[in-house]
Amino acid sequence: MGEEPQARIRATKTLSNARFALESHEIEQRRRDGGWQTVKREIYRVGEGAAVLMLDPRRGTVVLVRQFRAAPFVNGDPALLAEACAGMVEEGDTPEETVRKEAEQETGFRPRDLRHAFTLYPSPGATSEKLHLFTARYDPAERAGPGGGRPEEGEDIEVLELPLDRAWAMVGAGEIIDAKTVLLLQHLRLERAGAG
Ligand SMILES: Nc1nc2c(ncn2[C@@H]2O[C@H](COP(=O)(O)OP(=O)(O)O[C@H]3O[C@H](CO)[C@@H](O)[C@H](O)[C@@H]3O)[C@@H](O)[C@H]2O)c(=O)[nH]1
Ligand SMILES: [Mg+2]
Repeated sequence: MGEEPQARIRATKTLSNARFALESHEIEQRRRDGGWQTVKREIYRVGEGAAVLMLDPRRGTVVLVRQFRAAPFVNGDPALLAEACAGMVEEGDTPEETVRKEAEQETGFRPRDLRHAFTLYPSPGATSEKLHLFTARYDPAERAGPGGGRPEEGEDIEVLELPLDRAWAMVGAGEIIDAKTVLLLQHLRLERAGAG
């Protein structure tokens, strides 16, 4: 690891502040050769998110949620994405609390044996988002509700339960294209193979 860079913010402008703030920063930054440069960077300040991939160790199944995602849609890609259950970390909540709430709202299943896997920047060049990723166990006999999300917020979420191996095959086939989901599936596979 190199040293932390020397840098400072010279100016910040809020370009848009609808759902989250889109900021433009002028940053003075020392290059590795010792020279200084000023760069302009636009950052979408979306806060933090948390996701959980739940496994039933007895049957080897995982729970995914499928919902319409606008970003792949406007890119012209398939827009019904199968993903690990996720939500934004609301103010005052911990990432653990977020995944417990989201799991129940979106899937009806209650995560047990919640384990933190990693905290990552999924797209550090474009957004400030930090994602906290967890694995958990679930028991299909203990389902608290049907899931589906909050219709009053426009959520319309289908719950999928499928074998971990089948989900991994969907990654290879390009049918699962969400990064956090691929990482968590891989993590569970390694764990089950005894490497985790
Ligand atoms: N009004 C409005 N509502 C929005 C907008 N974007 C999303 N919403 C609504 O805001 C809610 C967000 O639901 P969450 O479950 O909290 O988040 P998420 O959309 O599943 O996103 C999660 O995964 C993303 C990445 O896969 C993460 O980027 C995000 O941080 C979070 O973890 C949903 O009801 C959605 O319809 C918007 O631009 N405007
Ligand atoms: Mg969600």
